[in-house]
Amino acid sequence: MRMPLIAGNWKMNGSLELVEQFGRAFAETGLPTSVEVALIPPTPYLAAMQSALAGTAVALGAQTLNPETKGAHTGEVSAEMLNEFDVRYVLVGHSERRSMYHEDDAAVLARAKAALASGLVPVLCVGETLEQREAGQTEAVVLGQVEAVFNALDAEQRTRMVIAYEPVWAIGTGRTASPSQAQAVHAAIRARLGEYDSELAARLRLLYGGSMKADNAAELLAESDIDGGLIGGASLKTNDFLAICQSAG
Ligand SMILES: O=C[C@H](O)COP(=O)(O)O
Repeated sequence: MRMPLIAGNWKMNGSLELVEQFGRAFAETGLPTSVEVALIPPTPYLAAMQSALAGTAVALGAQTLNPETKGAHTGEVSAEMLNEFDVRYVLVGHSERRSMYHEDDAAVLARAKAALASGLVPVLCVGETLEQREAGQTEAVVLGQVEAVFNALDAEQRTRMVIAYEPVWAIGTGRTASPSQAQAVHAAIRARLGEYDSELAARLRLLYGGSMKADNAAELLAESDIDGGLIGGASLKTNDFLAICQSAG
């Protein structure tokens, strides 16, 4: 019922050469038809990535957007600009944006709404820090981040979201949540979604992110409430990323 989504977030990494490499790799390698794949390069590479992925089934994603439509916002990019490059997904609330660029829940909500208004699919990233986990606050923090956005959306808008659970302590650290740790949080998110609407809970895709790699993807993806991955470091190597895509099929 839920098609897995494997999304590769390059963060501030990559090059035009790497874009070309990925284009060639996806043109040569068939993807399982039961998996949806997206690549999320830095903004300057969107046009090149759009060309490189032409003719493949791989979707394009963006790492951030500004909630305004245009104007004096030096360095920012609008939803409509992303649409000009056939972007489908856009990350909102990534922990790096929350912690380094001070994007609070209100800023995340504004971005999600701007994305939805333009037909983009927001991938809402949520997750607890190590301190919060050790203090027993994981569920409260994660569900609070979900509610900060979902409470302000209408029923139709909620159906167009994707959620990515990314424990902050597992991002880029090589320390992955165990499948059961990740599953427990995913199940809690899905149960909360069920309070809005049971059909929504059954249909919404919940991705896991945080040191997901070729050698641990299959066991994470085998969990019943993990519907894909948001991959950072391992999305920068064609073989690793393709292996993760294959393991989701
Ligand atoms: O957006 C991706 C996540 O932050 C995970 O990054 P990572 O796979 O390098 O830990």
